[in-house]
Amino acid sequence: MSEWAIRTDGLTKHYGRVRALEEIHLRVPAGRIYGFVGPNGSGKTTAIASVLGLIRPTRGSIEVLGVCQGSRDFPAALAQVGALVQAPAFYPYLSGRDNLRVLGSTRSMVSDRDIDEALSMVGLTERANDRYQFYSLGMRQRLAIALALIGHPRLVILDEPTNGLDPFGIQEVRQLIRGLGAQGLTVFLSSHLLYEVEQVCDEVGVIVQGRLVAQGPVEELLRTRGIRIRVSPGERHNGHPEGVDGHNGALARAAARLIEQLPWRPRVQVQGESVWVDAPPDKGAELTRVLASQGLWISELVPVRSTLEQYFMELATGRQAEGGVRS
Ligand SMILES: Nc1ncnc2c1ncn2[C@@H]1O[C@H](COP(=O)(O)OP(=O)(O)OP(=O)(O)O)[C@@H](O)[C@H]1O
Repeated sequence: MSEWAIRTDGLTKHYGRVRALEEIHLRVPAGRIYGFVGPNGSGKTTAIASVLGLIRPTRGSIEVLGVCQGSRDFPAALAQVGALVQAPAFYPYLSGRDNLRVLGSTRSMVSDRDIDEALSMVGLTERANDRYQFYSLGMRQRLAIALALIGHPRLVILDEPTNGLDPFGIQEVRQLIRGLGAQGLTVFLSSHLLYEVEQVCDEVGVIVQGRLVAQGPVEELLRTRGIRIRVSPGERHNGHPEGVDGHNGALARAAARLIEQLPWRPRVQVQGESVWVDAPPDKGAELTRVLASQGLWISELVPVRSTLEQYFMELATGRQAEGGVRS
């Protein structure tokens, strides 16, 4: 079995003068949940359509489940891919099960067992005989995902699966996707919601204006991003004028001035009563020593990480997003 469920090299798609995709090297590891994230119009749907063979790329190569697009075996590989790219046109008066029978059969030979298994995977077994029109938004979307799951695909591609759902529906669908990942399926999920990708996915690819600007395990991209410290007055600072008014804010500013002057010139920011320092966690001991030598005691020292949103903004704007780090 191939290491990559999807692999593209130099995937490029131009629509006339519109450069929808530019030299995309996707690496979607088998058995992982991969979030493909980018703003509207960044090229996500074009990339998905290219992978599924729905549009012809300008250049570049595509491999799905280890098989090259264009090779004789590619249709067989695609048969092991379930996709939800557009909302299926379900019939309101039919039950969920009958809808799967009707719409599923347009793609392949579908047995009742396949349908029951797909319904069970999305948690709709109990409601399978109810009419579609009585389903909640979340149930409707789960049924759409069930359609993509018929026949046990090895790879499931979902284009913006939580779009248009209310918060309950969003939760249902996110849980479902995590459950699919836990069963060992590869899920490729596109989203413009960074928070969603951070919550649901193991891997992420960030696309901005047709270019893949970052790719890798979510945990690696969200590695620790600095240290946040709080200081309290040491003995020498007790009774200091700064210790009366605006107490901790003033101490934080004093600490920031000291840290800024360290030989490695770290970036420092005062955030209320805390100081954020752009430094790896192993600098904690040095910071403690320097501040203590000047009568400032560290009362709290926490490594902080950025959210995917901050990371994305840094990439998108080409500069460090100042502040707003969270623990
Ligand atoms: N058939 C087409 N003809 C011309 N331009 C197109 C066509 N399809 C897409 N585009 C353009 O290609 C770029 C990428 O579009 P695409 O739909 O792939 O982005 P997306 O990230 O999926 O956006 P969204 O989240 O809004 O669907 C956009 O500038 C879009 O206008």
